[in-house]
Amino acid sequence: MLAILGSEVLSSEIQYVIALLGIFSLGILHGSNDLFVIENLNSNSQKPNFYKSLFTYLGVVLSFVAVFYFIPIFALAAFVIISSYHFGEQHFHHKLQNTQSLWSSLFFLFYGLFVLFLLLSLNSNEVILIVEDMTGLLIANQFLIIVLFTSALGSIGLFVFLSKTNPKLKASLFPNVIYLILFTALFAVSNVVWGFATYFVLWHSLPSLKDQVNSLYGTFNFKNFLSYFKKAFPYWLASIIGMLVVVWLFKDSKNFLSLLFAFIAAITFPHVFIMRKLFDKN
Ligand SMILES: CC1=C(/C=C/C(C)=C/C=C/C(C)=C/C=O)C(C)(C)CCC1
Repeated sequence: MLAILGSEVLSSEIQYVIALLGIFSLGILHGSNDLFVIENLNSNSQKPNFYKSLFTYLGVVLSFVAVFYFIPIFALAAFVIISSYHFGEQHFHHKLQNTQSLWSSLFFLFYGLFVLFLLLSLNSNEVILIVEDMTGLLIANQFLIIVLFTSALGSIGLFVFLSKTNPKLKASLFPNVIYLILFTALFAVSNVVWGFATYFVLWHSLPSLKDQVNSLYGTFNFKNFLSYFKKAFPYWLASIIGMLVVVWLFKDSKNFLSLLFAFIAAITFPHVFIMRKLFDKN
């Protein structure tokens, strides 16, 4: 509600600054402890090896950058698909008994696609320009609408199907319908960065931070959050410096938003696989 109000009363410059602060602080922070999370997950089965994890992590990020450079459309499509899965998984994993089943995975994917394409299709003019700058491809408005409706149908169908065996999911119908109405209102009145930042920070990064602190330290409280923050800080700082270098390198040829999303895409790839491992363990 506050975000909808903010989008109406704040000037677009102020919205832009608040949105970017949110993305760069909590948004990036929630992925900054990926290496610690993976070390922690591996520690039962084998001796943790920090350098092996670091090189694997950097290898995945750099491979994505290479694919993005040579086949940007393929990289963007892969980013949108795994991000959608990841958004859906973060939102619904508490509600399902078997998060690893094919139907659960498909449900996460469809729900994530639905929320993302709600944002994209309600801000299609801005999105078409960003995607063109990122990949050179001019996407059609109809494409956004088709994905939106297909994912809506898929989400509804799978929600009904999975509700039969997952009472917690069934009980979450009402709040989720309210969320979707609020998202629709927010995305319709806001610009793409404000809408994305609200969803990404409040609905995705904060719950994810809570899950990670719970898994790493047992409970979520201020002291454990501080320990998480201290561990994540060097990686967070490295990401911000990396982002600034990327923006500076490409400042004359690409616009800032394309660079921002390309950067988020590169660091999202390892994060999604690490978080899936974390949810599988819990
Ligand atoms: C909003 C938006 C896009 C998608 C962004 C996505 C999909 C972000 C996902 C971030 C994740 C999953 C971060 C990690 O947790 C596009 C398609 C680039 C076009 C421009 C607007």
